[in-house]
Amino acid sequence: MQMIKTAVVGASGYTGMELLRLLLMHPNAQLCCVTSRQYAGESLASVFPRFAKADGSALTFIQPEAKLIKDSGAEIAFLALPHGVAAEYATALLELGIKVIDLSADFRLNDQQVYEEFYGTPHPAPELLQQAVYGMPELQGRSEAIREAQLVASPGCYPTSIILPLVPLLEAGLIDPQSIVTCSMSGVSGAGKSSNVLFSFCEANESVRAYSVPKHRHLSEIEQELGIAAGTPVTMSFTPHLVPTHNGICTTTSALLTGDASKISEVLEKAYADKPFVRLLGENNPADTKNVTRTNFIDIGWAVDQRTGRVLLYSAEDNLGKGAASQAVQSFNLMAGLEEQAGLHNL
Ligand SMILES: NC(=O)C1=CN([C@@H]2O[C@H](COP(=O)(O)OP(=O)(O)OC[C@H]3O[C@@H](n4cnc5c(N)ncnc54)[C@H](OP(=O)(O)O)[C@@H]3O)[C@@H](O)[C@H]2O)C=CC1
Ligand SMILES: CC(=O)N[C@@H](CCC(=O)OP(=O)(O)O)C(=O)O
Repeated sequence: MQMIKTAVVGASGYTGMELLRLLLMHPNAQLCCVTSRQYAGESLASVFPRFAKADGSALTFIQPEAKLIKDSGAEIAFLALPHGVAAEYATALLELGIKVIDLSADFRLNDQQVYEEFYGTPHPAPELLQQAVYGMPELQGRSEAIREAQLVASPGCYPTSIILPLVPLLEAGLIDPQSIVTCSMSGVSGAGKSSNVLFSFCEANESVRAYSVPKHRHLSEIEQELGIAAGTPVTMSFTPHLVPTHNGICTTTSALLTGDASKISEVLEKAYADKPFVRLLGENNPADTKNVTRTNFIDIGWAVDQRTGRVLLYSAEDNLGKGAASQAVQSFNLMAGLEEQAGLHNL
């Protein structure tokens, strides 16, 4: 059986741990390197007792150094690092001939100026922006590009939940691209293993609030991908909320209908009929986060509001799954020439 040697850089965080879980179970992945500054020298099983009896649980965390990662034999590295940090590792690893799947935002934008506007810092490796592929395999032509890529920029969690329901309708000209309003709710793990007090139990539990409004940094990649689908620049409204759950993103998007509302089902079904990780729930069916937890599925439902002439799009995904780690493994499968669903069959 074909086995691909993989590294997880930043393996002690939330997306890192989810990557470990998926790669330890993956039939074609051999986890050969895990990095963490704080746990270097400790075994996977001692840091994460849930992996205690897994094959590979004796693997030891090492310092995140490109040379050590290369020495482990890794062919493909997942970067589960903060943005800004990830770009430095991507540059070094690519130079050493290791393919990179970056879960951070460092390579998601085509335009350096947009990155600098939304992230407030100079881009650490602008020369790599054009070669990176935005790793959302369900988009037109994207899985072919991912197969050939040396560097995949895995999408953000909110963007995945917003882009996938909208793209087919924009491509079909069924909605007004300038009328999009979206509201999302994310579980607290979306913020990473942060020590920020706002994400501590007493602050987040039993409470819900909007944050990072009106210009959350994910707007940049959402508008980029929607603009490609619409064939015209898109400006939209996005309000994220923090909700007291561990995992999960629930999004409701609305847009003014400009085409035939009866075509919505047909257009979505045509776009996603052969896409294994998109589940269409049908009309008047909101999506529910509990059905997608720890999976690579995104569930999408829709409704037509006759009073306002708007379509409502409902979506649910796991922010650590389709919103991060499992979507990255989906790209890994394509880059490695494996079946797209390999290691991702869990329900
Ligand atoms: N959480 C989510 O739902 C999603 C997150 N993402 C993105 O994925 C990336 C990882 O997120 P997440 O797992 O939540 O983050 P965490 O904060 O949970 O983990 C970050 C990891 O990076 C390591 N790290 C931090 N700083 C450095 C550094 N300077 N050098 C080397 N290693 C470092 C930490 O390890 P140690 O300190 O042990 O070295 C840790 O393993 C981020 O870019 C995030 O935006 C994308 C989609 C969804
Ligand atoms: C709940 C919560 O705080 N969520 C995070 C999502 C971050 C994320 O994963 O985004 P990048 O991968 O683009 O950094 C936020 O809103 O910043």
